[in-house]
Amino acid sequence: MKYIIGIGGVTNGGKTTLTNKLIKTLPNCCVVHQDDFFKKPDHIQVGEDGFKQWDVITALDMEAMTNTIKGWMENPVKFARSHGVALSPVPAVASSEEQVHILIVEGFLLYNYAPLLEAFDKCYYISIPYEDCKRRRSTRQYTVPDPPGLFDGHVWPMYQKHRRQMEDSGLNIEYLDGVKSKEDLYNQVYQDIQNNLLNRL
Ligand SMILES: Nc1ncnc2c1ncn2[C@@H]1O[C@H](COP(=O)(O)OP(=O)(O)O)[C@@H](O)[C@H]1O
Ligand SMILES: NC(=O)c1ccc[n+]([C@@H]2O[C@H](COP(=O)(O)O)[C@@H](O)[C@H]2O)c1
Repeated sequence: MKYIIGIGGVTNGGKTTLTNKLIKTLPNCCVVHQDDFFKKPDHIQVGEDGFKQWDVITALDMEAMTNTIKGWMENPVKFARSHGVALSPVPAVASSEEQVHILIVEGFLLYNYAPLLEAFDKCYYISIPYEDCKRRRSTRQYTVPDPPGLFDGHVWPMYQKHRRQMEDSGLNIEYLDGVKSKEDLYNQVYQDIQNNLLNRL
């Protein structure tokens, strides 16, 4: 069985932190990070506001990301091996359908790209309030540092716009409170995944 989990949410909401905890405990679990598909800085458009438009879907090579996910869907064993993910031994009696393979797709604009929406078996979305987000973001180092005013001028307004768009899409999303402790968030999601997997077997 193949199972694809989306961990979307606001910048600095804790997506990577949660993902890194889950991949340590979920069996046969690979990960795709949307951040790995940002285009090079000279391919990022500059808006009328003067800011490089990092927080829009065209800043990402979504086709390449989709192809990476398709690669996992076609052959999760090969994908895991080529990404250095250890697989559980397959019992001699098991068929390939009995073996569970999990893919976590993590990123801030996961649910705003129509071709990917139906890939997800389960969609999580982490939110935190404006003040927490601004504070966490202020200490974060990206490959290209935030220029002054980017958060209020571009990052937060784009987050609000994309979130509304996602809510209007009718996708079935489980919202997570990113202000909860890292441990509580992990326990909540791990338990939910276990229950969902058991229901499918
Ligand atoms: N539940 C949490 N409570 C408090 N701080 C958190 C929590 N989860 C993550 N953080 C912190 O917030 C920052 C951003 O976390 P990260 O997982 O990189 O977010 P994202 O991948 O959503 O951008 C990091 O400094 C991280 O330690
Ligand atoms: N990884 C990069 O190359 C890069 C460069 C500039 C900005 N960013 C920022 O990354 C954010 C998304 O990533 P997080 O959800 O991990 O914060 C966006 O808000 C974007 O402004 C990333």
